[in-house]
Amino acid sequence: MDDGLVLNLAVDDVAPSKRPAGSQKGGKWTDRLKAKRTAKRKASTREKASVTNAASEDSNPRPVKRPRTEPVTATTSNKPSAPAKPQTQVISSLFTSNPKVELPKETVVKRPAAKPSNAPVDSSTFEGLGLNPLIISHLTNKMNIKKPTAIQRASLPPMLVETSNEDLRDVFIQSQTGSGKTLSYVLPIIQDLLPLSSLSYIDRSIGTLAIIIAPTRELAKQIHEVVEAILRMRLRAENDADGGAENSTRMTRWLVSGLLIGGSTRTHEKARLRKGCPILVSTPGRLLDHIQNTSSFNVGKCRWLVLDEADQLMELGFEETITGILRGLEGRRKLAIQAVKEGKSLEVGGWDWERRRRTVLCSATLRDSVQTLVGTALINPIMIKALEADKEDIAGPDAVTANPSTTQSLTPPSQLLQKYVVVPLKLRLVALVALLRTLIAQGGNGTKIIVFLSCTDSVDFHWTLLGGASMGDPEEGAGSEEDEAKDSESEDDDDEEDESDDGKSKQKGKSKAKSSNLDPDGVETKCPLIPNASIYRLHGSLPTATRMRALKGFAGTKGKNQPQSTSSSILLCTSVASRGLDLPLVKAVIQYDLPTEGGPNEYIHRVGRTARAGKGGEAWSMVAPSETEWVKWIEERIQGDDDQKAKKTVSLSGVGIESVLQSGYGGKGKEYEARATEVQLAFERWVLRHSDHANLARKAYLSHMRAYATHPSNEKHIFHIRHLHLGHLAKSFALREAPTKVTSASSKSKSKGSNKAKTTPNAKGGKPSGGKRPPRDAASSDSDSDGYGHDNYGGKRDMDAERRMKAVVRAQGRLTKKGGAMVSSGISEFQIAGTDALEKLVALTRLDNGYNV
Ligand SMILES: Nc1ncnc2c1ncn2[C@@H]1O[C@H](COP(=O)(O)OP(=O)(O)OP(=O)(O)O)[C@@H](O)[C@H]1O
Repeated sequence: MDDGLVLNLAVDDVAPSKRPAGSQKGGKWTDRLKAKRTAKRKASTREKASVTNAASEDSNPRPVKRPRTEPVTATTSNKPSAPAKPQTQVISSLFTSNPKVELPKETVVKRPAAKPSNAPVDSSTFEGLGLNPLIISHLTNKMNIKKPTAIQRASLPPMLVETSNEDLRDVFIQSQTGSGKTLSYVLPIIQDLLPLSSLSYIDRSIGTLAIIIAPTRELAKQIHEVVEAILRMRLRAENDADGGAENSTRMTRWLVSGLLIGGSTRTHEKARLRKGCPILVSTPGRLLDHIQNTSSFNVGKCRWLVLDEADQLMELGFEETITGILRGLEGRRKLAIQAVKEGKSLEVGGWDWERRRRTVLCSATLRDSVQTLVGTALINPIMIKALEADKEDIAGPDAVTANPSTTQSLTPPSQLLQKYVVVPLKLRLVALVALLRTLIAQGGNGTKIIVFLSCTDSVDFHWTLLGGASMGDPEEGAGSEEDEAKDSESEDDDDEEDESDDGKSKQKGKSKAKSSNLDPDGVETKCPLIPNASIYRLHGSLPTATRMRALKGFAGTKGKNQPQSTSSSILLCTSVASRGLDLPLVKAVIQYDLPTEGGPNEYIHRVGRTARAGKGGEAWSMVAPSETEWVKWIEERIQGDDDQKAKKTVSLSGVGIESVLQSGYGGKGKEYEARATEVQLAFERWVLRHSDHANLARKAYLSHMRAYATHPSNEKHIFHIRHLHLGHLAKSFALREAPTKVTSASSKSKSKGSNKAKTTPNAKGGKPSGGKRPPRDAASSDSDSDGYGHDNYGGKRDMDAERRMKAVVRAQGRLTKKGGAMVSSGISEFQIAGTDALEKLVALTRLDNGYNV
């Protein structure tokens, strides 16, 4: 990006001036002398800093902490009327004391393979695969889908063919992200159900004949929309005498698709199920509940069960739920058959009760956990893969175990451009802004970018920060530390009133929220630093309706009658958005935080939100200096089969941090440094401006640390808190305090208010009740707080995180016995001594990695 993209800030104030410092002309002689002295002082500070910088550029993975040499900044100023003093700001601080980052040898980004691997296959047609001509016509004319993709070409023939029970095989579909897996199971289901239209009694009261389960609400809704799009066909029976005249039977009239994802009341859902939903798309918890508790849920005739993102369903601890669903379906079927036999059923005759249910598992990645599912859920399974359009028989559940390579062949789409940039911790925030600016400037109107962060708190913080911070805010507006203290005192007062007088305090809370610009239910914001783009947020702690609104806004489909938005959009999200989401034309995916859970699989799914169905896209990974080994590590794991591994066909291209900043902030030479510094200062000022902002930043920082600590043990050599410079990391959360100050600040507020733990994960073990509520935390009442709010994330994934956290807690326990002080380095740095606190830490980790993700 060149200077054409001008920062909305008075960079000249801080950019290096052409005139030598201190050579002020004109004005009073006292002013000139003052300027001269200031320049001299600044020069000596820079000198010291550069010496320290050189000293820190050693091989130590943990950067040496620089003695504080900065001039006094406005944080300590207690003169609100003093003008902003950019000269006294720590302009160089972002670019000093960073660990030496080796620039990638190759600056030329490797072009990916010219031939997209997940695009429709030219040499194939739907006609040759046995698909109903009416469906083909609908796909071609109404959905612009003309040729099958490789996975569709491979899966449709075996799934469309009518067979006897003995020959009926369950199916295990694996292919790359964005390769069209949804249609590979939706089309066979619809084609299978269509002939039922000829039954005289058929209507939607037949009950549920096909169930599709997805791990997240967003994905379930998306699949439901695909099913609906196909059912919009005005299919008429082929053998109608008048060849499709108006009075002929419309074959899809009774075929209705239903969606169960929480967000509406149970009574409402029951009513819908009573009416009948021949095709049902659901998240697992919700489905199991209705199978167990809704007597009018007519599911005894279910013929299809699809588990989309099967490996994630197992990873998220839905294993028991899925087993419950399978048992429940079997039980319901037996009861229905029994009732028919005994003549107790009102069911009409003629139903083929002999035909068994067919189960389909589907994912871009397969993990060992799926073996359990293969063993319990699939009968005589066939594995269908796309890459070579080959089919591979699975002799039985053990076959997957016996051949681990079948579970490992994961590759991103060949046309995806994969890049990484090593970013010193201090520069993370400004580097993110720079990258977003560049990508949006390159992509033009309508550019869509997804940014993955480690946890919900971090998403909330960055979303609020980007929407709130603005350039040119006077420093004094940020508030001094004294103001801050006053602020938190008055906040404490508010909280006391909260408990005594609900109505009044709510009012107060509201006006405070207004003054601090926090919007708990907002999804869209704008950032003056990233012009022409709306920024959305998405994570599992937001109410369902809010989540859906965010996705709609990001995708640019705001309302039926509203025109498609042309402005660019950015989605800040957790891993909740990594699976299955098919958002149109995402230009780039940025992994601001590398995945803490799921390793290479999660990487593949995240980057797979772009470069879909043959389209281009780029994936950026922001890597800390201590994490550079990750690049080789991930490359080795995403090579696909052995042949590809040998050739090393997949690689990530390194881009230098300077070039990212230069292209994002423009300017000549190193001018970008001054501009980036101004941007950083604007963020820091925003954090200082209000205690709510500071709380949000601290909370995000601590939650991020907790999330970071949950990297599994086999990744600890790359991702270990001990390797991080916590002060530098704090800066990336726009915090000026060192982490000790962060924690002691939060512990101070804790001991003071005793019950103020909700906004800031506490230090000394107070109970997390009372206090001000952040814009949505783990405990916030989701609109789905009917027991399903956390339908999508919980269970086993929690347990993994919990297991790892417990190990950490044990270590901390030993430390506590030794005196309970917080240590200055090592894994315990994110912890605070005290048994209560440790227990809470585990609980909070569960929230972060479970339903709070
Ligand atoms: N034959 C086709 N021709 C053109 N586009 C297609 C075809 N089949 C599917 N698509 C489009 O490709 C996109 C990706 O499809 P889909 O979401 O089913 O991919 P997927 O394999 O399930 O991806 P993921 O693994 O990420 O869930 C969708 O926008 C879909 O409409």
